[in-house]
Amino acid sequence: MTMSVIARARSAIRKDIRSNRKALTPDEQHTASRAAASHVLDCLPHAQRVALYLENDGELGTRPLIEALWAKGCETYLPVLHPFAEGHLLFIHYEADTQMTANIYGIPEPKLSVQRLCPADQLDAIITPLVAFDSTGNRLGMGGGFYDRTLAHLPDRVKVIGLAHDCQRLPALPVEAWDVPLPMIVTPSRIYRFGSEPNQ
Ligand SMILES: Nc1nc2c(c(=O)[nH]1)N(C=O)[C@@H](CNc1ccc(C(=O)N[C@@H](CCC(=O)O)C(=O)O)cc1)CN2
Ligand SMILES: Nc1ncnc2c1ncn2[C@@H]1O[C@H](COP(=O)(O)OP(=O)(O)OP(=O)(O)O)[C@@H](O)[C@H]1O
Repeated sequence: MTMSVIARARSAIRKDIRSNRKALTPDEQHTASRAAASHVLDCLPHAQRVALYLENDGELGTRPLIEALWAKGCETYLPVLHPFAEGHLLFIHYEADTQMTANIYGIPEPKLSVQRLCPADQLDAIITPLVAFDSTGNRLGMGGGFYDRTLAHLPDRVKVIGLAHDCQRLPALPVEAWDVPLPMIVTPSRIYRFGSEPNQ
């Protein structure tokens, strides 16, 4: 099947930005992940159950954020690829001693356990990875549509925050009908608030 002009533009952007973020040094990555953690904590003073991700492919790291959330007594959750509903994510409780396994993309995820599952609408916050974002909060991911499906039917009470390096921002992204723009994106240098998200 031929790809549309938009789909082609989106893959070119993915390729470009993924190579930019992979070029960051380990030192730059560490500094960036600490700065971003402190911004995210400022945005989530009351969250108890927070879903986030383990970095892959040069993504902004979450380790300092995870450690800070654990220190505050929060529960953290990680995305797990749904075993049969293709393109869907489950969120599983993640603790220091959680048994992990690599998914088909090689990303570590908690072993599936129904008792440790939290429905997305019961989370207080979802921190999403992303490949690129723009000046109105549009988000481009790795191309699986996993987060688009998760965010498509989420109550307003669940805070959604995109996490990215500053080099992942573009002026405007080519969007598709199913894209769900984010109300907030955190980078190491700042917190972006979009649309109707009230200031706090
Ligand atoms: N850290 C992290 N975890 C995550 C995501 C993510 O974006 N980042 N996801 C967010 O959706 C889900 C996984 N989605 C992914 C989709 C594509 C690829 C990927 O590497 N694609 C390869 C081709 C892989 C193949 O088909 O074999 C590529 O494009 O090079 C990785 C993760 C769940 N977990
Ligand atoms: N809400 C949805 N319901 C059904 N299909 C969807 C939905 N959202 C996205 N898709 C499908 O998922 C595929 C990938 O979408 P897209 O390229 O926007 O992913 P992405 O935003 O880069 O990835 P992700 O959300 O996993 O980070 C598309 O073929 C699209 O049709």
